[in-house]
Amino acid sequence: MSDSYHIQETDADSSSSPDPTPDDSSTDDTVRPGETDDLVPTIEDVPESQSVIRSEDLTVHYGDEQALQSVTVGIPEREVTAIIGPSGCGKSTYLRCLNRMNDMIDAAKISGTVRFRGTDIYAEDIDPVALRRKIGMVFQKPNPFPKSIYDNVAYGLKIQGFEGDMDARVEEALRNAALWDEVKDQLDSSGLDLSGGQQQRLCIARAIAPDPEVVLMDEPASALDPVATAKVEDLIADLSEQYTVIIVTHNMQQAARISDKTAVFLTGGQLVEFGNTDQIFENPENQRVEDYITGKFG
Ligand SMILES: Nc1ncnc2c1ncn2[C@@H]1O[C@H](COP(=O)(O)OP(=O)(O)OP(=O)(O)O)[C@@H](O)[C@H]1O
Repeated sequence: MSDSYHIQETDADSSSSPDPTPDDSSTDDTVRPGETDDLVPTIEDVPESQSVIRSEDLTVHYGDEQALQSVTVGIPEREVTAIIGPSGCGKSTYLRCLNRMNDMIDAAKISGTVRFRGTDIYAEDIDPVALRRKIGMVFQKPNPFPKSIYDNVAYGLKIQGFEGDMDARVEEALRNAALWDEVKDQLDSSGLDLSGGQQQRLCIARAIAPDPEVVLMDEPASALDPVATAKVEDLIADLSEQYTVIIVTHNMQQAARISDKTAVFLTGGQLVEFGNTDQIFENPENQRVEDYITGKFG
């Protein structure tokens, strides 16, 4: 599956990157404040030592269509990073690159690098299944296996050949997913019999049971009601004490509430701004980001 990828360490696709020279960005003499910066991404540089994942010049095409444009950014450890931007700007594509979920999509062609703790995750000797235990994923729609609650959580550990105290690990994962109290007396019941919000927390328990370092979440609350959404949001805040959480969300209020850092992608798959969430929502550097956040488009 992964053979379909062509990974390069060079910046062969840089011809499609925006020209970083502000002077060249306009022929208009009347430049208003902020305008000169609009084509130059404002990306906070997280030092190598504090970033758990780093993408460099990450570019993705699906056939002829470019979905990501030379994305270079470091994701800080044990914080919540929100990825926001209008529909189709490449948020999910970016997330899926971080644990090689795009391996499943034949049309996806990737160039650039993604490093997890300094290791190129697209290197030939990397086992994507083992990688996904370190960089787990939770999807938009809760997708428990048609198995018992216990077996859902134990699944990854069993595949891993875990030989320790399985009951303790299952309990710990369910506690960390804020689900233990609700299900401790029904561990043998089907995961499919839980409510939507409980199913999503079960999926989070399943993702964290193998003790990953990073949890990727693709709109994990968008299919949930407001009460279940609030529980998942509280859970995300708790998770970031132990894990690095990267979450794609359409909901800007949610991004503002739960994240420490925000990455704003705009049309064409360009990462336009990355930095502290407060700064981005209160005082973005980039005019296009301000327009997006204030609802002028998107
Ligand atoms: N499997 C695929 N095959 C072909 N094109 C794809 C595929 N997945 C995504 N794309 C295209 O790549 C671009 C980026 O899609 P992506 O899903 O990453 O954006 P997004 O920002 O997550 O969108 P949304 O907010 O609507 O979920 C879109 O134009 C989309 O149509």
